[in-house]
Amino acid sequence: MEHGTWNLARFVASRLSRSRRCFSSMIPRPCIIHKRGSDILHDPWINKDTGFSLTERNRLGLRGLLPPRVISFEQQYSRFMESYRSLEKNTQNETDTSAVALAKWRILNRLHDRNETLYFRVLIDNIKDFAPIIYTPTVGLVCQNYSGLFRRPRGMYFSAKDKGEMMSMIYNWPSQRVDMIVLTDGSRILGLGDLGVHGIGIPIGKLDMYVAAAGLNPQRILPVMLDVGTNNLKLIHDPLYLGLRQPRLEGEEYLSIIDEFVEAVLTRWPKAIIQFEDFQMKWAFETLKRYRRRFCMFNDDVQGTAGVALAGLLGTVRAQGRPLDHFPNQKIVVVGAGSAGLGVVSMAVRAVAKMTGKAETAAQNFFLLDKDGLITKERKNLDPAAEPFAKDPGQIGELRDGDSLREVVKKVKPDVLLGLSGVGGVFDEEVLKAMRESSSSRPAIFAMSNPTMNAECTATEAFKFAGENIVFASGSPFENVKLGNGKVGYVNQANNMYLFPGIGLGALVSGARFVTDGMLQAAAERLASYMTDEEIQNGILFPSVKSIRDITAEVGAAVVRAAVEEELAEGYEGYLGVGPKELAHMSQEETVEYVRRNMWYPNYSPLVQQK
Ligand SMILES: NC(=O)c1ccc[n+]([C@@H]2O[C@H](COP(=O)([O-])OP(=O)(O)OC[C@H]3O[C@@H](n4cnc5c(N)ncnc54)[C@H](O)[C@@H]3O)[C@@H](O)[C@H]2O)c1
Ligand SMILES: O=C(O)C[C@H](O)C(=O)O
Ligand SMILES: [Mg+2]
Repeated sequence: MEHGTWNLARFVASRLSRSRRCFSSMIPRPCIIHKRGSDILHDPWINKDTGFSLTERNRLGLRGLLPPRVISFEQQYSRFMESYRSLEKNTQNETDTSAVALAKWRILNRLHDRNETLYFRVLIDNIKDFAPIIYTPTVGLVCQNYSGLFRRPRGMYFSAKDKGEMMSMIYNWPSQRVDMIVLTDGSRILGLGDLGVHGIGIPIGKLDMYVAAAGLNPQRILPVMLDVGTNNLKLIHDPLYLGLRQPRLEGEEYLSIIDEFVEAVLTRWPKAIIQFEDFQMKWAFETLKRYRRRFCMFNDDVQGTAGVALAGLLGTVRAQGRPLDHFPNQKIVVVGAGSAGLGVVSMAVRAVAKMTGKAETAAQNFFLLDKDGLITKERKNLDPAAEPFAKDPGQIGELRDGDSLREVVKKVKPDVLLGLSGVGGVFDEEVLKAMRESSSSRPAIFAMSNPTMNAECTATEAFKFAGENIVFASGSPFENVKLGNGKVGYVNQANNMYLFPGIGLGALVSGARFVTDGMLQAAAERLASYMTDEEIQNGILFPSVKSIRDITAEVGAAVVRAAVEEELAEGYEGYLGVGPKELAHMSQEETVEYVRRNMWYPNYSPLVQQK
C-alpha cells in the first residue's frame, strides 16, 4: 500500500464488520458470557442491576431474581447522581473534610463493586468532580484507612510467601486477556511513605483513570500489589493490618520476587504493559534499569511525572512571553531529589541538550535540593543518580553545599521553583516572598507533591506571598484563587494523570516492544503544544481534566508515531487492531482517529450466554 492511499474510514468499516468481539467504542455489540442466573448479578463486569430487559432475563435465567420493573440505563444514571448530589448537599457544612471525602469515595466504590458499566459512565461524564475522589488526593486517605474500608478485594496480591507459586497464581485471574497492569510494592505511597499492602488503592485509582481517560476495557486491566513486607512499624503492630507483618525484603531476595512476578505475567499475557507506581526511589530506578529493555514497562513517578513537568516548564516560557528557545536560559530550582525530582531534571536537561546541541552545559541552570539542602559536588555520599546535576560550589552568589532553600532562592532568583519533596509547607512565606525577586516578571511555582497536605504550599499562599502575576501548578487539585477586583489566580493541576494514560494507550495500540525516551519525549511535547497561546497567557498551562479523553488520544497518537519511527511498533491485536505496516502508513490525523476508535466506552451490551 502506498503512503497516503490508506483510508481510515474504509479500514475501520472493514474491521467493524469482521470483528466478533464483545467490546466496542460506541456501538454496543453482543458480549459472550459463560455465566447464568445470580452469578451474572454478582459479576460487576456484566451486571446491569435492574437494567436487564425482560427477554434478557428469560434468556439468562434471571427471571424472578430482580424486581419486575426494568429501569433504563439513563434512569439508573440519574438515580445514582441524585444520591451523590444529596450526599454532597447534606455534607456541605461538615467541617471534617476527610470524612466527607471518604463518604463520597464509599458511594462510588459501592457502585464500582456492583456495576462497572454504570460506574465508568458516571466517572467519564463527571471526571472533574470524581477524579479527586477515586484518584488523588482522596485515594491517599483511602490507603491510610484501607483496613477499615476493606469490603471486597480488587486486583491481585502477590506476597513474599507466594514465592515459587506465582506462575500458577496468575491463572487465578478470571479475565482471559490483560492489557495493562499497574504494580506497586506500597513503599512510597504519594508523600505518605510506606503503607505496605494498603497501597493497593493507588494501582486501583490509576487504572480507573486508564479506563476513564484512555478508554481501556475494564475487563483487561489488573491492579497488583506485591507485598514484600513493610517497614512501617505502626502497620506491623496494627492487628487489623492486611499485609505481611514482617520487614521489607531487600537486595536479591526483593528482586527475585519482582522477577518471578514479571515472568508469570509475561507467560500468561506476553503483550501486557506494566506500569510501576509508587516504589521507593532505589527500587524505582533499579527496576526501570532492569526491565525497560526487556519488556514494555515504564515508571510513572520517574517518567510520567517528568513529561508533565517538562510540558509545564515549556508552557511557563510561553506564559512569560518568551520564545521557546529561551528554555535553556531558565533558572529552575527543583526541591526534592527523589524518583520524581531526578526524573524531571533528567528529562528537562535532555530537552535543553537537544535544543542547544551542547550536552556538557545543559544542566547549568538547574539547581537541585534534597532534605540536606543544595546538592553540590562537595556532597558527602553523593547519590550517583544526582551527580550529573550537582553544582560546582561557588557558582552564582557563592552557593555552598547544603544551602537552605531560602538561601538558594535568594541567590539564584529562579524563573521556576518546582517542588517534588513530599513535604508540606517547604515553600514557606519567606521562600515565596523571595520569588518576587525572580529574574522573570512572571515566575512559576510548581508545588507538585501529593496529596494536598504534602503540597509544598497552597495556591492561596503562592499568590499571596509570591505575587499575583505568578504561574501556579500543584499535583493535587486546588480551587482557583480570588485575587480581588474580579481577578482570579488560575490553578493548574500538574499531575502525571495527563500523560500516563496516553503513554500506556499509545504503547498498547502500537504494540510497542518497549517504552523509550523518544516516545516519552513525544508524549510530553504533545501535551505542551496542546494549549493555545491565549490560554497560556492566562496562566493556563494544562488542559481541564474535563477534556482528558481528548488529550489522551492526542498523547497516545504521539506515542504511536514515535514507536513507529523507532521501528518498535509490532502492531496491535485488538478489536480494531492493525499490523506494523498499516501503522507505518497512517498519517498523524489517522493515528489520532485510530487511537480514539480503540477507546472503550461504557454501554450495556446485549449478553449472550455460551456454555
Ligand atoms: N504531581 C505529580 O504528578 C507527582 C508525580 C510523582 C510524585 N509526586 C509527589 O512527589 C513527592 C516525592 O516523590 P518521590 O517519588 O520523588 O519521593 P522520594 O522519597 O523518592 O524523594 C523525596 C525527595 O525529597 C527530598 N526532601 C525531603 N524533605 C525535604 C525538604 N525538607 N527539603 C528539600 N527536599 C526534601 C528527599 O531528600 C528526596 O530527595 C511525593 O509527594 C509524590 O506524591 C507528584
Ligand atoms: O498519584 C498521583 O497523583 C501522582 C503521582 O503518581 C504521585 O505519586 O504522587
Ligand atoms: Mg505515583
